[in-house]
Amino acid sequence: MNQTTDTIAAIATAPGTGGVGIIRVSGSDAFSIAQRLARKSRFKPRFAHFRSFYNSEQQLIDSGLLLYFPGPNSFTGEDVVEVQAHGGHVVLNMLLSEIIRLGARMARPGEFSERAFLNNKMDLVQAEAIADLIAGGSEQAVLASQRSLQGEFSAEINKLLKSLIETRVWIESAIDFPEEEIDFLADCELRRQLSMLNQSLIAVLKKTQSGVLLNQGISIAIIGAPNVGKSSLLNALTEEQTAIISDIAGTTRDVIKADIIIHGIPVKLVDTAGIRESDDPIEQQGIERARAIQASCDVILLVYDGSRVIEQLPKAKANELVVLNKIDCLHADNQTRQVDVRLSAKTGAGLDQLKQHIVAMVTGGDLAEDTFTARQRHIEQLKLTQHHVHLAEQHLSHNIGELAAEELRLAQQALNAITGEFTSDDLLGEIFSSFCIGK
Ligand SMILES: Nc1nc2c(c(=O)[nH]1)N(C=O)[C@@H](CNc1ccc(C(=O)N[C@@H](CCC(=O)O)C(=O)O)cc1)CN2
Ligand SMILES: Nc1nc2c(ncn2[C@@H]2O[C@H](COP(=O)(O)OP(=O)(O)OP(=O)(O)O)[C@@H](O)[C@H]2O)c(=O)[nH]1
Ligand SMILES: [Mg+2]
Repeated sequence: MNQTTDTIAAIATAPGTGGVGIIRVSGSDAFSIAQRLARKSRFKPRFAHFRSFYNSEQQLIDSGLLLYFPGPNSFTGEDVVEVQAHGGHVVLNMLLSEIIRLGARMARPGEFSERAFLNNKMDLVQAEAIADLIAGGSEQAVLASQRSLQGEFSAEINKLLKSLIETRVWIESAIDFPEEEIDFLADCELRRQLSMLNQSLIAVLKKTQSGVLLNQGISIAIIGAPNVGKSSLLNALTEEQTAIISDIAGTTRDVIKADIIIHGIPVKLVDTAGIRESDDPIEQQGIERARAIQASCDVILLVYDGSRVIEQLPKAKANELVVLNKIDCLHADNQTRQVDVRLSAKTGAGLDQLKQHIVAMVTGGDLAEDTFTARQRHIEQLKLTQHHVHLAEQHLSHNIGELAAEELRLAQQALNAITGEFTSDDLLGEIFSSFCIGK
């Protein structure tokens, strides 16, 4: 039996206890396993059969529903059987053991989706979107993953591929019939096509970047001196009393993390110990941690206490925002301070502006309504495509058609790797192994 025709089985529902749990079986023996497990010779396709399931010692394990999806019209494209039983993990594992005894083997994580991909039920982008849909950290992220799953992102890639292939055909024929059109390669039309391709690549890359943002979310660190109101800001943003706040400097020592959603972007918010010179070894450790967090987060909020005289404000780096807190009791000195955001963690004034600033910073504008989700892997392939198209343009401007054609071939290969037209087993292994069991 080779890897793609043996029969796999897994519990598809989340580990733990639930009302109902589902076991999925896929492969050429799925039907005969169902016959023996449910003691029935015929199953109406895609129909819920209420049956009793016994183990090898003729003990009743459970009664439940059995569904048979004959290939190729199934999720994986192979014969699929689903056993829907009571959702206790022992019950489900007893049923799974019986199914394994009857000839299936345990599925690897993502193996059902991998088979769906290998049987052309979906492309790689769509298979990845299933995992992203399940992991989706906000409603917007879920809706965006669903758009990728429905093929919207793939359609964008396929449009790029179509115009790339048209350009390749043009160049290849110019090379093959040089005597007919001497200046074919120097043709404006070809230049125009390549420059349009470049524009489309830039547009798709931009959408893909916001897709990755929605998918992966961002981390935001709250950094500043003691007592400036960092923990109060965390509490205001989470709308909960997440962290202890007090007017004693050095209240927060550990790193405190909270998950929030800003304009649909899943955010990991990190509150840190106030940074100052300290002799207290515990506080020192907290400050060290704060510095490490500052170095690793995507966005840094540098918080200042607006109710006091501030010696000097820093020059914010590209991923930093200078936040002036306590504007409800602003010191006269700070009236004209140049900062990115003014707010009061106490009254909530300015919090919306802070959120807008953060979103603008990470998206370079705002998230589009109709975003799809994407992955870093897709961005890398799109950039690689851009690189090869750029080299093709250069070769063309020196009238070296063969080299331009070769670069466009490589560009096409880079695009194809996104939807999985050409992929290595290593890449597939890497992608699918990060899926849940039973997916
Ligand atoms: N019980 C159960 N619920 C589930 C799943 C499942 O496998 N089992 N799914 C698992 O991910 C999702 C639904 N995805 C599915 C996708 C395709 C097919 C399927 O049978 N496709 C056939 C026929 C399509 C049709 O009749 O229109 C095909 O593509 O040929 C089934 C489930 C979510 N809910
Ligand atoms: N008036 C006013 N007081 C605030 C505001 N934000 C925080 N405070 C007060 O400032 C004091 C310090 O707040 P914290 O949130 O504990 O400050 P912190 O920066 O986390 O301090 P450490 O954990 O010690 O580094 C508390 O007494 C808060 O009530 C604000 O917007 N306005
Ligand atoms: Mg604090």
